[in-house]
Amino acid sequence: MKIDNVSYRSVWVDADDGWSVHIFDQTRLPWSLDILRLTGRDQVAHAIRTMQVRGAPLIGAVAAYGLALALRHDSSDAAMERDAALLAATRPTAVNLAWAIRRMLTRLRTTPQADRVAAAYDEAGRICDEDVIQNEAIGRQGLELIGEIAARRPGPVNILTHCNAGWIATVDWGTALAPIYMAHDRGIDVHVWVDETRPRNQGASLTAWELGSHGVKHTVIADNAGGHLMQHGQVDLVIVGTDRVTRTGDVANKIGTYLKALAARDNNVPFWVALPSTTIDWTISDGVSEIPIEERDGREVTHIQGRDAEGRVTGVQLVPDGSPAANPAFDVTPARLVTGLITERGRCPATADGLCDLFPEYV
Ligand SMILES: CSC[C@H]1O[C@H](OP(=O)(O)O)[C@H](O)[C@@H]1O
Repeated sequence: MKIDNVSYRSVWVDADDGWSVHIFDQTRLPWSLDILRLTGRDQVAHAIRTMQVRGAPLIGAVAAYGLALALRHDSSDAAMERDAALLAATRPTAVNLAWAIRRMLTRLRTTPQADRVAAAYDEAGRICDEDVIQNEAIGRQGLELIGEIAARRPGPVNILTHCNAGWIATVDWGTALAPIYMAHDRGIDVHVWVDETRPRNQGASLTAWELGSHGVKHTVIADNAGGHLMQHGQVDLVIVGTDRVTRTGDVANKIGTYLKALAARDNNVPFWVALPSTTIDWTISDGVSEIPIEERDGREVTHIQGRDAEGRVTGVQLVPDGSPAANPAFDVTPARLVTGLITERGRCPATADGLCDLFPEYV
């Protein structure tokens, strides 16, 4: 995606040294565009844990490069297994992380030790290239959906999205936002309701930044406003991303997604989920009982970061001293509340048969 007319991916290998890895520090957006140079396993693990880098497909890709960086230090079997396990454990919900590490190990376990570093960079690069191709395809599949709505009547297609599933959450294009970018670029009048997405505010700080940078009309709203807008006919479509989809179509996504799906169902608003097939967990069927939900530090709820009148980025406390906070970072939307899934191979119902029709080789 372009920033000030310069094309970027969200992760890349340094062109000069050929081995260090660059990411954007997403905890600094939208106030500053800081590029972090990652040079080792622990720095990558820290970046994922603290959400300097986040988004299901992107943390998988960055963890893959994290293993390549670790192998530069020690490419022995024992070190490789240890470092892979450490990286895979940095965040539990997004299946892309475990998938990427598993894919790396599948290649590296049969690679001679002397060739492992080169093979790891090659495999991590393939993971990145495939993510870009898949997300662009998701964009085209979702574009049809938006076009169908646009053809029905004049005026903007009003789309609500939750959290950030844009290009900064993936290697490029994004998932939920990819169709929106493509619709905008093709002249379709789209407007996006951007859920702020408490407590980390990925919507307010990242989705709004992305859409504004691309010139897409959008309005930031409190998370609690979506149902009201749907009741008053101001939402034509909900598109969200996801961190893990079960083989039966249950969807884990940022906390609050389930509540949006309930409101959408109650108001007959189509609720679509955009995902690459790398986000499907074919080993589980019941999302509510089987998907691990990350519990993050309560400080993310009790405190918030923003820019003050003098332009300084600072944090403030929102709750009384001593008030405990709970912070589940994801929830699961049962497939029955999902209108359909937008994947790189097409759209399908959120059902086992729907996924099987698109991805028969996985079942
Ligand atoms: C394209 S995946 C985006 C997905 O990841 C986000 O989680 P987090 O910000 O905690 O990494 C959120 O659930 C998004 O829908």
